[in-house]
Amino acid sequence: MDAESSGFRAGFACFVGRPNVGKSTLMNALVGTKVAITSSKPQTTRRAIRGIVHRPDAQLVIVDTPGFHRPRTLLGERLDSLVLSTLTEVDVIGFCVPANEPIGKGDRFIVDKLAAVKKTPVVAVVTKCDLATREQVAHQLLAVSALAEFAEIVPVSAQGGEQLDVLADVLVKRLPESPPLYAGGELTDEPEQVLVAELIREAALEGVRDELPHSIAVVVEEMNPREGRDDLLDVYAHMFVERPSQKAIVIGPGGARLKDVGTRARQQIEALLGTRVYLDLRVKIAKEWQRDPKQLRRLGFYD
Ligand SMILES: Nc1nc2c(ncn2[C@@H]2O[C@H](COP(=O)(O)OP(=O)(O)OP(=O)(O)O)[C@@H](O)[C@H]2O)c(=O)[nH]1
Repeated sequence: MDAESSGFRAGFACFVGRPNVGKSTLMNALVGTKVAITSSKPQTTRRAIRGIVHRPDAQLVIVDTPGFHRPRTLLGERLDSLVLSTLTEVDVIGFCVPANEPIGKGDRFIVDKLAAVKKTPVVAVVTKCDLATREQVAHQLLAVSALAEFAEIVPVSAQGGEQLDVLADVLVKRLPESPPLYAGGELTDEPEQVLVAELIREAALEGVRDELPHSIAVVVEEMNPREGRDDLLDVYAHMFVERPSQKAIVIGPGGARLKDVGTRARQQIEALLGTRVYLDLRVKIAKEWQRDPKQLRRLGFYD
């Protein structure tokens, strides 16, 4: 029996929603391993990272997109066009709204954008249900159903692991019948170098405030096994900030902060790659990189 006639389904889903509503956490919980970075800072996610859910009956490839927001900078505009092109290419969209916050302008802004992507079914996902009472969840489900016509509405808690199977079923139902798109066991097709850069950025975001999170970009310049050793990987990375004052903050007194970021990032990279890592992390200034097309390209944000 081939995959067509066996009813196997495979395809793409993506989650959209305001910054910080739990999209990356949800994807990680569905995939079951850490592939997209999460943090309590809004707009952590900048790249479309795929996680793959393997089931006996289906393969669900999840594209993690940056949150929609009103573009203020060139980076913002580029992110928004990335989101729109992603939405037209997937088989189903998960629109995320947290259970514990009222629906606001930001959510409506996204619903309006989704209306333009008519072909793709939209499933509403009420996230973070562990942070709300049953009444609040019930109220939110009603409020969401009044927002627009959704294919279905599913309440979940990524952190509590609740209703994740139900959500996966609902998403899989919308995938076309198709043989698997990726080999079994693969969890993500993001190049390792990008994942490593994201882990460093995650460590750097810990404890920084205000506009600084948006000014930090990380590029892994080189990643090679140490010569003559098969148990040690040398990673050379640059962390970019926009101004000298920011450089001083991320380095910290006597380099203490940077050292701490390096240690935490190294532990995460070692856990991801299963090898010991030597991390060489340098801070550089890329003046106003968020507004400069040349710098954006260099940092991996393409048109
Ligand atoms: N209690 C609880 N917290 C959650 C849950 N899901 C996400 N969070 C927290 O919410 C914050 C934001 O989660 P992310 O997954 O980074 O959110 P995001 O929507 O991907 O954010 P952006 O990348 O900024 O768009 C993090 O601090 C998460 O730990 C959940 O189910 N329960």
